[in-house]
Amino acid sequence: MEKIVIHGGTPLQGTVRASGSKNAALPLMCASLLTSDEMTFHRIPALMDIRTTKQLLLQLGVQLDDFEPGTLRIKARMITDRRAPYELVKTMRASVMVLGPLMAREGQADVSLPGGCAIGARPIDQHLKGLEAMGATIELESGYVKARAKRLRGTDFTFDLKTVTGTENLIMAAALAKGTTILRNCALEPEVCELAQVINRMGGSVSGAGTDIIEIEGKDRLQGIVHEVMADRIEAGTYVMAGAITRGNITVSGCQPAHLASLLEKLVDTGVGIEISEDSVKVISNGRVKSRDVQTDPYPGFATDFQAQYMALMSLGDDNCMITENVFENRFMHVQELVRMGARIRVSGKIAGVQGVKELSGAHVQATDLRASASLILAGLAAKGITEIHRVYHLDRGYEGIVTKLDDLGANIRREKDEML
Ligand SMILES: CC(=O)N[C@H]1[C@@H](OP(=O)(O)OP(=O)(O)OC[C@H]2O[C@@H](n3ccc(=O)[nH]c3=O)[C@H](O)[C@@H]2O)O[C@H](CO)[C@@H](O)[C@@H]1O
Ligand SMILES: C=C(OP(=O)(O)O)C(=O)O
Repeated sequence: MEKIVIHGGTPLQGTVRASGSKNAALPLMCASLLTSDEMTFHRIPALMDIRTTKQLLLQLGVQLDDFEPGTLRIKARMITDRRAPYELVKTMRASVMVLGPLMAREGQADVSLPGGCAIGARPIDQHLKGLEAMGATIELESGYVKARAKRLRGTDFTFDLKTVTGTENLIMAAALAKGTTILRNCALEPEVCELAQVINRMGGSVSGAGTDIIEIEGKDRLQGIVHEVMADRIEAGTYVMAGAITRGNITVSGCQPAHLASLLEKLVDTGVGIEISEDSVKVISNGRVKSRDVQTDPYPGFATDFQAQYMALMSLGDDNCMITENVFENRFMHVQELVRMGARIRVSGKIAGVQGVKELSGAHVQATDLRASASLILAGLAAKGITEIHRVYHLDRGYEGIVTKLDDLGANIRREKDEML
């Protein structure tokens, strides 16, 4: 295992380019199962979750060609297996997104239930209810969802709550179903819109993505296309906050600032200087940030995937603030680690009260999940002294080349073998 060692206190300077989006690439890779033609994707980030999805697709009998870095060709000419095994789903719950396309194309899927994870229970009942409404029979057996249908049929389905991968799964299921499907109370995330665009370019018919109601007209066949994955808004926003917490002056390029609107508005409110251009965000920060409350919500609200990093920033705020986590039930695993670094945070239910301190100090901390890891990196970059972050494999799920990117911005950061674990 490896750890990340940071000598904190250097203001970041320079430009960092956003990678392709993990949360857009994963459903797109699964959507390749909807056609027997070849799909080519550019700007695929080099991440553990992408490798896991490749392994899953290979297991289903799909051909992959990934010799060119950042480019991935997927051809699901034949699907020879219809099972997403526990060993893969347990490491990445997004594997559940093969369920919709497998049901659409094959009428059969056995997918391991993802189970709980560090950020909460995360059930998939909405994915299953939607498939049932499309005519699938669903049985749970030995920890697996066994879904069957002759051919899925269009339906009118309302989600009980907004779910991103649930919306994506049902869009993919409906793309090859017989008739028209109307999905209500859909997630509005940009990654959902990108999936809809891709399916439309494949010859599908998806309208309304980016609103609450999405209508999908099922097709008999879809075709292969070439597509460049959108920028990772969560990665981009994490670097924006890295600039802010180190009181640096950096530009995050190759991103879509509109996708970061709620974060950027909040940062402006905390006194961070933000300049937006068409595809980049410049961050100029030279003083202590103002403490400002935030609550996480589905898009276009403040993303739960920014909550941990924002908490690191607020740990150094000039006053008290409250951070409310509305999306996941247990996404405060980073709190105890930030406290080890001198942060003053108290959690009560879904609210964390943060009393800003003047300085954080380096410590040994454990990464518990992807964005928690990012928050510890941010805290370490700003802290006085040395921070050692253990269990960094969480980070490899979602941040392409983070150590190199931060090193290029002037951070004193390195990755080392971890003798402690
Ligand atoms: C691969 C991917 O895109 N992951 C993102 C996706 O996760 P993911 O799609 O898993 O998250 P959801 O939007 O589904 O979860 C939102 C809330 O709905 C609940 N829920 C969800 C489905 C369901 O069937 N039943 C149910 O109760 C969840 O437990 C959670 O409390 O959106 C999250 C919320 O923006 C992000 O943090 C993740 O980074
Ligand atoms: C929670 C996340 O990912 P996943 O949904 O894949 O667990 C994330 O990207 O922060």
